[in-house]
Formats: sequence, C-alpha cells, structure tokens
Amino acid sequence: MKLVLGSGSPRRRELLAQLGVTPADIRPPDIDEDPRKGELPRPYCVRLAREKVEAIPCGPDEIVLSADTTVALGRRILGKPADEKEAAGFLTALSGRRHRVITAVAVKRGDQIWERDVVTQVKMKSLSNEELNAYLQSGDWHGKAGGYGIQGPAGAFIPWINGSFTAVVGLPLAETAGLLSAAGYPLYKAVS
Ligand SMILES: Cc1cn([C@H]2C[C@H](O)[C@@H](COP(=O)(O)OP(=O)(O)OP(=O)(O)O)O2)c(=O)[nH]c1=O
Repeated sequence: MKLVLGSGSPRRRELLAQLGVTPADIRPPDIDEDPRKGELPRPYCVRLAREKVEAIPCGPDEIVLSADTTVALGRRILGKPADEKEAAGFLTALSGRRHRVITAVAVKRGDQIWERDVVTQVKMKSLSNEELNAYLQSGDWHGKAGGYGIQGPAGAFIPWINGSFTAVVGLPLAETAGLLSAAGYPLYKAVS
C-alpha cells in the first residue's frame, strides 16, 4: 500500500515524516479555494480538504491524504495572503486577539473517504509596529493561512494555544494517524 501526499505543503511532508511516513508520491491539488458567499470557516475548511483529496487521481494500491488549514477570525476566513499588504492587514486584525485555526484532513482509498477536522484556539499578542514590520520583511508569511507560521519567528507572537500544535502547522498528527490506520495504511507495522 502506497501513500500519496495530495498536498504541496512542505510542512505537511515534514509532519508526516514525524510519523515515520515517507510518501511514495506528492501530487499537489489544483482547486478553486475561493469561499462561497456566506460560507463559515469550519465548513469551508472541511469542504476544501475533501475537494482536494477528490481532485487527486490515484491507483488501486494507493491511499491519498489531503488537508486544508484555515484561520478564522470570528466568521471571517483568512486564507493565504496574496501579497505583503494583505499579510499586514491579516496580522493587524489578529493582533491582540484570539482566533481559531481549523485544519481538516481527508484520506481516500478507492471510493471511500475518511475525514476529521480539528479546531485550535490561538492567542496572538498585540504586535508593535517594529514586530509587525520585521515579520513582514522576513517573508515568513508567504503561503501561510492568516499570514503567519507558529513554527517560525511568529512563534514569538503566540503566548497561548488551546488545541493541537501540529494542526496549526498544517496536519494534526494524532487524528492523521487515526485516519491512516482506518484506511488500512500499515502505520506501525512499518517501524516494528
Ligand atoms: C496558521 C499556520 C498555517 N500554516 C500553513 C499550513 C499550510 O501549508 C498553509 C495553509 O494553506 P493550505 O491551503 O491549507 O495548504 P497549502 O496551499 O500550503 O498546500 P496544499 O493545498 O497543496 O495542501 O498555512 C503554517 O505553516 N503555520 C501556521 O501557523
């Protein structure tokens, strides 16, 4: 049984490596990530993970895993910022407040799909102009939902989370291991 990572996210590859899993192939999904009118963050995130996994072609001996990470500020969906200006706007909105990070994971084998989503509360300190500008300049916000990465320099902005750290980074490992086992991937047999 081969695992196909249906994600171009380097974070997800690294997180899978933590489970001892090296994907046989990486197939990044190409789907429309625009939210629907009035769509709330959690259903949006769950829908995207499912659409990503459905978009990845796979053979009979393959299991595909895809995921989506969305930052939610109240009802507002903060995706990956298009440019530095948008990243600045996201970070200013998140500064000094609590938000939620949702990661949904979908695993496909044949015509069956297993899904889980994890919601983590995250508090960001009030950012000074100096902190904000230094972070924007670092470029670390590129390709990250909400315009920050907790695993990088922005970790200094996060005094508190309630939930799953690995989910915030892009893949909740406990739930992912559960989904892979449910789909019949030999997670622990491989390392014994
Ligand atoms: C909030 C947060 C997000 N992220 C990243 C994880 C995801 O890669 C990204 C959210 O974008 P996603 O759309 O979930 O994923 P992606 O575009 O990187 O990859 P693919 O669609 O091919 O699976 O934000 C962090 O690395 N750290 C964080 O603290």
